[in-house]
Amino acid sequence: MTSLIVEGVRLSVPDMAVPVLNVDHLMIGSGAHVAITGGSGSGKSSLLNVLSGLERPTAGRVVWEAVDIAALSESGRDRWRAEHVGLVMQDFHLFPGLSALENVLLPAKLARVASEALKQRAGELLVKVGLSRPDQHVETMSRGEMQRVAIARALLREPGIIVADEPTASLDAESGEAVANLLLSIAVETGCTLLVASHDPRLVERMKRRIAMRAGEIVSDTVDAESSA
Ligand SMILES: Nc1ncnc2c1ncn2[C@@H]1O[C@H](COP(=O)(O)OP(=O)(O)OP(=O)(O)O)[C@@H](O)[C@H]1O
Repeated sequence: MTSLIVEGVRLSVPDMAVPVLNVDHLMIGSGAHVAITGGSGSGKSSLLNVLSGLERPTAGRVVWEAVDIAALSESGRDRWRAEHVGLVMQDFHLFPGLSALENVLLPAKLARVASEALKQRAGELLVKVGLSRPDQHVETMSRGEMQRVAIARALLREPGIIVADEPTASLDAESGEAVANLLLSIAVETGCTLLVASHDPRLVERMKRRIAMRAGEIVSDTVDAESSA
């Protein structure tokens, strides 16, 4: 699985005098379950975007195993992310007009890797996340069901890293708990590294390591006893 070392990362954006992200050093062991917490605007999404290669930091190194993704081009980061990261975003990023199964398979189709085996896996993943109607169009689904489709899609290519940005934010308590259970059980089962930005105490409390952010900086980093995070 995949471990991470971050060194000297800054992310600056136009019209802001100070970087929106300023992380001198961070190490995350492979298979860790890490919550990123902090108030609105504290830099949680910016950190996840940099760690998943969606954004390139203005300075610094983001080394997953031997690969410094901050040194890769945008297309290089896209290729690396497709291979290693399953992304679960708050607003799901599903395509209306397509079924659950088609949504799960879409990134693989676009990457021209949608083999028969992957199509079968997509169907199996939908069952695993608790969805029994693979042909249901996503726009007819509840928000909890949509989030499950997004999770199945993130898992399709068996990523070593799952990155989830506020995965329970727009869900009711019951759906939120179901999504938290699902993410954690999959992370345990596959041994992947799980990084979750969240305000949701029910989810945060269940992660072995909790990193708190303020004004783009890490202000606390706590690990449960007997954890290797
Ligand atoms: N591309 C950008 N241009 C200008 N400002 C940005 C940009 N990206 C991030 N910021 C600013 O950086 C700060 C951190 O934003 P970020 O989205 O990382 O916070 P967050 O902790 O995820 O917030 P929330 O919980 O509200 O989603 C905010 O003040 C935001 O406005």
